[in-house]
Parts: sequence; C-alpha cells; structure tokens
Amino acid sequence: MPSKKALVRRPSPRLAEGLLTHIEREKVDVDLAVEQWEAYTEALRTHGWETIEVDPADDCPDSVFVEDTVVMYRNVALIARPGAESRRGETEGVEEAVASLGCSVNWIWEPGTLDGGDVLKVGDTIYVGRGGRTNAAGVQQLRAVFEPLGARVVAVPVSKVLHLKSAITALPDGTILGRIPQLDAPSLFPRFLPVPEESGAHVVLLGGDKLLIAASAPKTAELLADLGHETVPVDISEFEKLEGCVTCLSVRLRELYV
Ligand SMILES: NC(=O)NCCC[C@H](N)C(=O)O
Repeated sequence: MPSKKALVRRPSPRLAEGLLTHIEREKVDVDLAVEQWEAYTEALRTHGWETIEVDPADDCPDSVFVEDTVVMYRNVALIARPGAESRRGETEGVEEAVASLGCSVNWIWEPGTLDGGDVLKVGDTIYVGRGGRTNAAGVQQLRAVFEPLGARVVAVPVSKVLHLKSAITALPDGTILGRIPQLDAPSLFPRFLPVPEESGAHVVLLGGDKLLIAASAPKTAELLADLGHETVPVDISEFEKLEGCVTCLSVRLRELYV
C-alpha cells in the first residue's frame, strides 16, 4: 500500500560537534538549525507527509541525519552499521521506530559498514556507494537482503564526496541529477542531468512533480522548474556546514503494508 510517512529526528544539542570529512569547520548556530529543522519537517507535512519523530539521540551530534541509519525497500528495513563509530549509537531508536511501524527488520553486521546516505533507489535499481563509510561487506549484505525481493543492486565507487547521495539523487522519472566532477564513474548512470550547483544534486521527491531542494541551489531550482517540476526550497544552511543535505534529514516510507 502506498504510504506517506517520514521518519525525522530532532537535532542533538551537540549538533555543532558533528563529523566533517570533506569541508572545513564553520560555526554552527544550533538554535537556527532547530528552526530550520522545524521548517523542513513542516514542508514535508504541507506536502502530505506524516512525520514520525524517532526518539532523540542527544549524545550523538549527527543524529539529525536520520537517513544514514536505515535503508528502506518496500516495507523491509535494513538497519545500517554506520561507517563512523561515533554514529553507531544512532541506530537503536530507528530500529524501534521501523519495527513499531510493522516493517520487517534486517541488520548490517560486523565487519560490514553501510550508511543510508550511500544508497539511492531508482525504481527497483538500488545504487550503493562503496566509499569512506560503506565497505564491500556492507555492499554484499545489502545485496543479500534486497536482491531476493527483486531489487537490482549496482555498486558504485565513491571517493570524492562523503556519500553517494552527496553527489547524486534522482528525479521522479529516474533521471540522475548531479555534477560529473564529484563522481568516480559517471558512465554507470544511464540518464544524467548535470546541475549548476553542488547542493542542486540533492532533491527529495515529495510526490507528483514536487521536489524539495535546498535554498542554496536557486539556479538548479530554476532549471528544474523550467523542466516542469514544482520546487519547494528549504534553508538548511546549518546542516550544510556539517556536510548534510535535504535527503539526509528524513527517511520516506512509501510502501508500508500495515
Ligand atoms: N546522508 C547524508 O548526507 N548525511 C550527512 C551526514 C553528515 C555528518 N556530519 C557525517 O559526517 O556523518
């Protein structure tokens, strides 16, 4: 059954201590971040999504980036094993949340590591980035869970950005959005639309032609509007300072059977 529920997680008071890999640290305004998070969740609700708050994980600075903790395929959840040890404490609350929604639950086990930000679904194709956070064992375990359900898993090397979805996401028609210089192997993607801004590579599909996009990507928003999409900009500047993007602040559950 189609469903429109989205998991979100309130920012930790320790947000400003979040991990950084590819950018320099800038001061994060935690109060502003909370306001931006409220506006982000409100934008989801305005477009028909029921937001479900996972119990906060205040000791984990990066816990607001809830996308990294679980991968959903239909009603099957795969609990991640974050590549960064400081993020491992984030998964417990998410496991409880998906189990209470009636999802069947699987886990990435040691020695596997996998971050949800490395997983992009386009129809029944699941692209998985093998990079700084997701290792080969994590890729194998993801395959073992989802291929029997009919998914085709395509592994993609990622070395230039934090996660695969830092570099690309997909439009509702499956066109991949991104910037070629950030990709190790752009030819793996069959239909590719280059975007003018780095943060323009990230869209959240809200349903129909509606796309949530960062306010920091106005030229991309214009390009997408010109192609017939309706764009919904949200300011997530404080999360961008921590290598976050619009996708990583929620997990959309589109096919629950309960
Ligand atoms: N999926 C995502 O893009 N997640 C962003 C995570 C940012 C966080 N500071 C981290 O390094 O794990």
